[in-house]
Amino acid sequence: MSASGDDGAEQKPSVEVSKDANGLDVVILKDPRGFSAQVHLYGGQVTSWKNDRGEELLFVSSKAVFKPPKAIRGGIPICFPQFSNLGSIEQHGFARNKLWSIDPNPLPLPTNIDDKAFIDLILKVGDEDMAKMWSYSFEFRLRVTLGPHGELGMTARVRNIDSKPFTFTTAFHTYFSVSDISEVRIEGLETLDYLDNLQNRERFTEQGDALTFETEVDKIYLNTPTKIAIIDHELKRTFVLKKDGLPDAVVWNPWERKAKAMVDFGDDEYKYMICVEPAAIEKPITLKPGEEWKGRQKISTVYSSYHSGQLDPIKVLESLGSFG
Ligand SMILES: O=P(O)(O)OC[C@H]1O[C@@H](O)[C@H](O)[C@@H](O)[C@@H]1O
Repeated sequence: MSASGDDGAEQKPSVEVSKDANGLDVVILKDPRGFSAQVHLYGGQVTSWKNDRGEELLFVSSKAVFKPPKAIRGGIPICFPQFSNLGSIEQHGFARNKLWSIDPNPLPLPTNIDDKAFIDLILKVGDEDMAKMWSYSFEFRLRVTLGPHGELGMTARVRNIDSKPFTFTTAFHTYFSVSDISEVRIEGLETLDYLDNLQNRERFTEQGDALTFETEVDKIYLNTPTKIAIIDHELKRTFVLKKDGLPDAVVWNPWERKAKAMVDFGDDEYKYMICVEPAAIEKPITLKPGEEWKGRQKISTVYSSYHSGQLDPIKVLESLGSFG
C-alpha cells in the first residue's frame, strides 16, 4: 500500500540519515501519511515517534544529555547485556551508550516490508571498555520499522559469534509520553507476579485491578502476556504494546523524589511519562556459540472509539492483529 500526493504521484516511505542539533547521527523514518520516527546511532536508540498529526508519542526529557557517554534519557534505550544492576556490568549494560552502525549486511527482509520505512543497525563487540565489562564476541542487530498505520516495530537479534557460551538480560526501555500520570491505566499485568525493585526484588502478586499510579513504581512483572495496553484517559489514546521473546515487563515511574535526584530529568516530568519495558530478566538468555536469540516489540496507538469513557482494553487488545 502507498499513499498518493496532491499531484497523484505515489509516495513511498523514506529513510534519511541526518544529524541532530548536537551533531549526533540520526536516521529518520517517514511515512507519506505523516508518521515518523527518529533513531540515534548513539545507543541504537529510538528518540522520537510521531503520529500523523506530528504529535510526539515517546517521552524524552527536556534535560536529556545528547553527549556520549551519558545515555539519552527517554525514547527507547536498549538495556543489554544486563538489565539494571543485576550483574557486574554498568547499570542497564553498555548498548545504550555505544555508537551503533548501519548494518552493511542486514538479514533478509520479510516479503511484507514494502509498505514500511525501516533501518537495520548493528552493535558488535568493539572497544576495550566494552571488552573489559563483557569479553564475548557478539552481534546485536536491531531493525526499526515504521508501518503504514504509524506502528513502530523493533526486532532485536543477538548472535553468539564467540567460542564460548554467554548469558544476558535485556529490555526495550520504552518511555511513553502521557498527558498526566494520574490519567493512566495499564491493562494486561493485573494478577501477575512481580519482583519489586523498591523492596529488594521481593516477589509479590498484583491485585486484580488494572494498574493506576499514585506513587513511585519500579516492578518487574513476570511471564506477562504478549499484549499490554497503556490507556491515557485524558487524551483518549491507548498505546498497544505487543511483544515476542520478551516474557517480562518492567513498569517504572520515578515519581517526585527520585525525579528531583536525577540530573537529566525535570522535577515535574514524572507526570508526563511511564516506562513499560518488554524484557527478559527473570530467566536470563544463554546462547551457545553460533546461536541466535530474537526479541520483538511493536507499539501502536488506538485513538479511542471509547470517547464515551467506556474503555474496553480487551477489545483494544483483540483488535491488534499479528506482528506483520
Ligand atoms: O537511570 P537509569 O539507569 O536510566 O534507570 C532508570 C530506571 O530504569 C528502570 O528500568 C529500572 O527498573 C529502574 O530501577 C531505574 O531507576
